[in-house]
Amino acid sequence: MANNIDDAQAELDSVEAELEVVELQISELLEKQTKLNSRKNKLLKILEGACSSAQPSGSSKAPKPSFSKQDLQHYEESDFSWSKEVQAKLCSVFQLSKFRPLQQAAINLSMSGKDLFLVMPTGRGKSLCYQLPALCSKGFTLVIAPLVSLMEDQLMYLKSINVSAVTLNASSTKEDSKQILAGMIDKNSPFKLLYVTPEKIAKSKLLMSKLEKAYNMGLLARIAVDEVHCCSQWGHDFRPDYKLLGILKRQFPNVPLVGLTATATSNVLKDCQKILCVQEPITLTAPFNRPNLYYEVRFKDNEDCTDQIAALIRGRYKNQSGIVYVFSQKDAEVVATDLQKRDILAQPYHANMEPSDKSLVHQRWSSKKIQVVVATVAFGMGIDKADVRFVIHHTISKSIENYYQESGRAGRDDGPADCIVFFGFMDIFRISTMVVMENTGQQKLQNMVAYCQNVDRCRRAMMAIHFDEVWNDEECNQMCDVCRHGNDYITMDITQHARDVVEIVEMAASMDEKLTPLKVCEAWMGKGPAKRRKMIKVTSLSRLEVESIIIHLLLHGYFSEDFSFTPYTTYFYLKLGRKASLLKNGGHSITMKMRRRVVSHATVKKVSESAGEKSSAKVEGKRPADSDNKKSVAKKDGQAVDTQEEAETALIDVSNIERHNKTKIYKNHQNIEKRLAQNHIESLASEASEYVKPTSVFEVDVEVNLVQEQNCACEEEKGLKNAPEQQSSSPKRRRKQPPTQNCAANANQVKADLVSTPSEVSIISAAAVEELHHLRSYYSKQLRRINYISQEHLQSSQPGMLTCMREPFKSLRFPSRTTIARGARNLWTRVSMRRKLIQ
Ligand SMILES: Nc1ncnc2c1ncn2[C@H]1C[C@H](O)[C@@H](COP(=O)(O)OP(=O)(O)OP(=O)(O)O)O1
Repeated sequence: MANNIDDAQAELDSVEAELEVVELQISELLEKQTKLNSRKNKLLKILEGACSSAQPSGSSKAPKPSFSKQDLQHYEESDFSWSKEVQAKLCSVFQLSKFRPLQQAAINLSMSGKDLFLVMPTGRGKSLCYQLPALCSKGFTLVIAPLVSLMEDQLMYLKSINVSAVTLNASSTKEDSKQILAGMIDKNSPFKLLYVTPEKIAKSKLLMSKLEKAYNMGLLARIAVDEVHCCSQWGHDFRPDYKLLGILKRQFPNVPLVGLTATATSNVLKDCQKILCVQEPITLTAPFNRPNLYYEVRFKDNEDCTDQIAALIRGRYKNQSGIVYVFSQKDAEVVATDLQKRDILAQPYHANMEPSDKSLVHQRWSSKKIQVVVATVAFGMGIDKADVRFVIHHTISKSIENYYQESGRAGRDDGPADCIVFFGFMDIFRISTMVVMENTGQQKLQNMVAYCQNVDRCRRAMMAIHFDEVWNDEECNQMCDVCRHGNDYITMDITQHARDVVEIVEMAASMDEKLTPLKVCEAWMGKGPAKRRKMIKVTSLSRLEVESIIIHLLLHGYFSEDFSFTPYTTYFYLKLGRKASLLKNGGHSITMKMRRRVVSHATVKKVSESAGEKSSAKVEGKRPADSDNKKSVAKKDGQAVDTQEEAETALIDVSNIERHNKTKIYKNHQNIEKRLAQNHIESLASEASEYVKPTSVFEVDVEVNLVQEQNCACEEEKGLKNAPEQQSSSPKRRRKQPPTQNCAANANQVKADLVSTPSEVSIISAAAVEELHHLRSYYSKQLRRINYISQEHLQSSQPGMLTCMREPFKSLRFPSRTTIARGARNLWTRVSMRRKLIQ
């Protein structure tokens, strides 16, 4: 009877293990499907692009291409009845000599009465596309804009060029409102542009009734909806009142509508089309690329970030205007003060300042009385200073759309300008908790983080993908750090590191403990409570490498976010992601692109000496997303480095990772050899005493480790032949891996050496490997719990499983009906059965 139960239990375990393998395979296939789908979409886009390189994309109803390349050419011409007047006013009123790309087509389309969505990078001149038609039409143009400050800026500008424009908003006086409402139905049109907020349209019945009258009199010439992406919840600045603007097209169907935005994906535009009740708008999309902007991402070291920014402002950007974007109002105050202390004319700008103070800062900056505005995102729409030479992000933006728009305030005069973002590990989680309530907040932030973490694609290409554009990296013209420092990348296998760090989070979870990303970093690097330290595999990677790997795992689903709310704050913890279980599969691997640099011999020597290396390192890489970080190098080297850009780079010692991998493999080999000497059930008891030593808690599966590590060793042997660690291998290890043989020959050698061990057949039976994996995972988890609970108890106990574990075992969760002795016996029976089966 007892045997039957044991057999049934053993079979159940086996079935469960097999099911787990199937699930892993399904996850892998799903992952592959996602990759293939994404590739397919890219290829389709390339093909579409080849068929029509023209920018316009017609109606959102895809099958009906309502606007062809020929149509675009037609509207680019200047032989319309209004063309002369348009050209004349362009010169005389706006004092511009020629149109920028797509401006003329947009104006002609609008003058022809077509509904239009105009997607044009920030600063490229969208406003002209409704202001100029307004001057050439009877009646007035209704402009809906999201911010009063933005309207006021526009009014100031229009006043300066003698264009009559007015605004109706909450702060308009009764007298002004009365005059404006009367003017709307005056045939002589005392103003050409009427700016209102969406709230005014939603709330003022009087305004709607006047619009109705004006429409009937033919005086409502067109409707311009500025920042049209605010209609859509998928846009980055959703404004609920924009949702109500559909009333305009429903009430005034014959009035052409132009929606303007700098950043809208096709999905956002489709949403806007629906919300605004526009039947078949023509969408003109100017290439998003701003060739004069140089994009760069630097790794942020909190301690000297402000120093670096100050150095740039006083050096590269001396006497030039710029913006430093920060995360919070407090940061704006602090960073501005810090810059002032370094003799930089900087002032803060944020939403919590008095309107008069804000205007003053804006004015002083526009007139070059101050050099830098240190601002939150409140300093945004309507900022139209042409000669901004740099936009530095002290903290990453919360989305690529935001970043594109904020950085796009640089170089509006088409002159060269820099957009630099400082990418900080902890900033990711600050922002993540800030956007936790937004539906798509996490996804958008992840895209931004991916943009920063990326080191193998042109930064413009990353943005282009985001905005549905097809982009050829070569067109970047080395105007981003990735393209400029190209060909310096190395693909690293970080699988074992991933396993180690995932195990930390898993172990914490098994003890009902949650870890913040910072705690995970610290734990992995051997900091934190002594109890925990003893139980984890401490990494020898640098802080930058650790952070990079954690970010990579988060972006790729091995970790995910776990928010916890208190009345005062939101905490971000790391938990295992949907792909974490894939790491249990021996065949699963994770690679990560890192930048490497072949540096001068002198630099190599410095770095390797300081790292305690006796051999000469071959390559030095740097943390992804890291560009010139002088201090990091200085820290690593323990000495100053010269100012050359190459030497400024914060280097990540790629060989360090390789070295770390190899050291681990070597250690595991020693463990395996130790295990092979044990061939009896008693060994389990002694093994249990080993488990109290934190380093050996994962060693239940003799066979699995052996197979994997032997294979790994082959790879190692092949790829890292000359590495110093190999020379220091123990004689035993050399015996197992004759240096002259290739991987297959090694496998045979392993077979010959270990012919009586189960490992050779484990190679053949993937299911067996998986089953043992499963066993290992279950028992090692339990053993870790034992280890944790019984720390103090064990110190005073004799080694030996039963003596030292009796007490702590009581609180453990074993499968039902399992006693301590049976648990141990089951484990060993299964391992022995496997051996027999194999032999
Ligand atoms: N054809 C042109 N030639 C030269 N300068 C132009 C032309 N058209 C517009 N500009 C200038 C005027 C402004 O100083 C600047 C930006 O114009 P503007 O209409 O404010 O941009 P925009 O509306 O696309 O930016 P934003 O998205 O920030 O609102 O470009």
